[in-house]
Amino acid sequence: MSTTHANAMPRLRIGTRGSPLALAQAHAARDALAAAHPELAEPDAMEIVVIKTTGDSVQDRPLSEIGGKGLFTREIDDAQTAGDIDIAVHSMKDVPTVLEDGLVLEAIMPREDPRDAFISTRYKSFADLPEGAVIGSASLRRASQILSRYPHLKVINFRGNLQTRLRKLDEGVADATMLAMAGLNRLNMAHIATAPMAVDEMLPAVAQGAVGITCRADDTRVREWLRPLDCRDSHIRVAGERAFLARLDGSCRTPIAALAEWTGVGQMRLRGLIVRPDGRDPLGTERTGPVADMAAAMAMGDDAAAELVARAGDALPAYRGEVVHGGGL
Ligand SMILES: NCc1[nH]cc(CCC(=O)O)c1CC(=O)O
Repeated sequence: MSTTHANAMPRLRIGTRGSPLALAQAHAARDALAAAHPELAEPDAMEIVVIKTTGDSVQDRPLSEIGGKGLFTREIDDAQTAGDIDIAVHSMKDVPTVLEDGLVLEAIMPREDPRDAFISTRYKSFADLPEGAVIGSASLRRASQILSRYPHLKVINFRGNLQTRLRKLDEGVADATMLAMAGLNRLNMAHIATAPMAVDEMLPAVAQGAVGITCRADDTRVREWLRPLDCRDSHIRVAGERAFLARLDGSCRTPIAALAEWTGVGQMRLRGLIVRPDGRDPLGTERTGPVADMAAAMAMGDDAAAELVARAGDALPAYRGEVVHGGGL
């Protein structure tokens, strides 16, 4: 091997956050690329580049307070646009519905379990928790759904990585918490889940459990490499859910949940929900019908969201967590 070759640039630089979950997902993408393309299977053909995002830097405040879109993606998008990395591997749950200019979502890998898990060392389920029990969660979506169903519980902000959260449970800071099953499965930590929560009890975040890969729109070579990694069935589901979110203009401040599932060949069911941050007046809806492609799924998601916008009427800002002045309150 010549020296020039030893020092050569990797053929593909993969950008990712540095959390254990993000790294596991980036490694899965790298392995899938190596399996699909012999030229990427050579040693040093690919490099993983860890990028710290705002969401990683700010650990002490609820995400909903920091606000803004792309908390976990912006710095990675910028590195991609600047050409410092070629592709980025993201939890689709963290990816805003509108991508940065010049970037495309080329592949969605096969989706993991989209459900949330109930986690407690002392209780079996939410129904078991006594009056005043404390739930640790940094997610407005999870908190609002819990308060809506179990108004006798208390929710406190709970951030930090998996280990930190488990330690807080051990120390009695909270009686229970929730985490995505997908993250636990990918980290081989499913055993810490007390039980997966039924979707009727806790509708997941849009695209929860899905991992997406973005690249520059004009990077035809890389787009070609990514194509075989795309799972069409997962991509169509995620497209439907993201259309629901886009119409409701979801941000981190908005408790929005949606899940699209295949109920048969070419048959989709999409459930969507908005809740006020305090858990009041949940508005849910459901669509079922034939879905042949991404456009049909998006139309379904958009239509479901339009119904909720109409039903919420003047109260929509309250669902977004905005303080509504006037009205005698
Ligand atoms: N915002 C953090 C985040 N982003 C994606 C996941 C889980 C994995 C997934 O949904 O694919 C998590 C952690 C969690 O919610 O428990």
